[in-house]
Amino acid sequence: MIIAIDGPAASGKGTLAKRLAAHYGLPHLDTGLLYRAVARVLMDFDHKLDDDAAAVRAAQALEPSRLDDPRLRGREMGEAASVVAAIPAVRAALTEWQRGFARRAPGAVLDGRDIGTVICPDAQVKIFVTATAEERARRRFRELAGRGETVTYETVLDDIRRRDARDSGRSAAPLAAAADARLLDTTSLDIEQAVRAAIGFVEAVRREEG
Ligand SMILES: Nc1ncnc2c1ncn2[C@@H]1O[C@H](COP(=O)(O)OP(=O)(O)O)[C@@H](O)[C@H]1O
Ligand SMILES: Nc1ccn([C@@H]2O[C@H](COP(=O)(O)OP(=O)(O)O)[C@@H](O)[C@H]2O)c(=O)n1
Repeated sequence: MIIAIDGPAASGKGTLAKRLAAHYGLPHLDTGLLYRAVARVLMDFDHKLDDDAAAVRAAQALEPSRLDDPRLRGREMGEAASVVAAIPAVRAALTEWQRGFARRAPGAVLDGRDIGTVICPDAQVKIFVTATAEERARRRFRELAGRGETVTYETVLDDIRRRDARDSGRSAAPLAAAADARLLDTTSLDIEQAVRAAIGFVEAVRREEG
């Protein structure tokens, strides 16, 4: 079973993906880490983020061990990732790796922006997770502050709005719900309620498939 979870920044898709993976005994891939890691390589080697050729080389040569770099979680890396993620050849270089992960038995949970639309259009379960920008900013602010980053709520809200616009407006695999995705608005759900709703979606699909 392949479960595809997409949605904007801090909507809760990673949390849901991890919980569904644990519940169903499936491996999980946070695909945002791939784009964060490509941006990190550029920054480590003093390339500009809009150096398309360097970004494509970094994507083609990406070592899986780079995904464990704790620096990928920082605030500026989400922003940097969305810049390199808009380069079509970067996305193309990362596609096969993600599909290979999804094809492994007994299935997988992948979360990102284009899993249900581009990477795994045949996924049995597609969930598009949303929440208002203000609620997402509150969550991300709490998360970053908890990790000791000095940042204001207003800055995080600005980041989220800018990233939403860039991710939804780009021509290559823009952030969008697949036509057959189930929508899950988590604005007024806590984590446990959101997990229960997501498991409910998966179970509904399993019943439909008999
Ligand atoms: N339904 C929810 N209610 C409150 N906080 C949540 C909820 N879902 C996730 N969070 C918290 O919000 C932050 C962002 O969640 P995360 O799953 O990383 O989002 P995403 O992967 O969409 O960026 C995390 O600190 C997480 O614990
Ligand atoms: N499948 C994906 C995953 C991430 N991304 C890009 O990578 C950036 C960081 O993604 P992320 O999922 O790590 O970020 P958060 O949603 O956790 O803040 C996003 O803003 C997108 O631009 C993408 O284009 N496609």
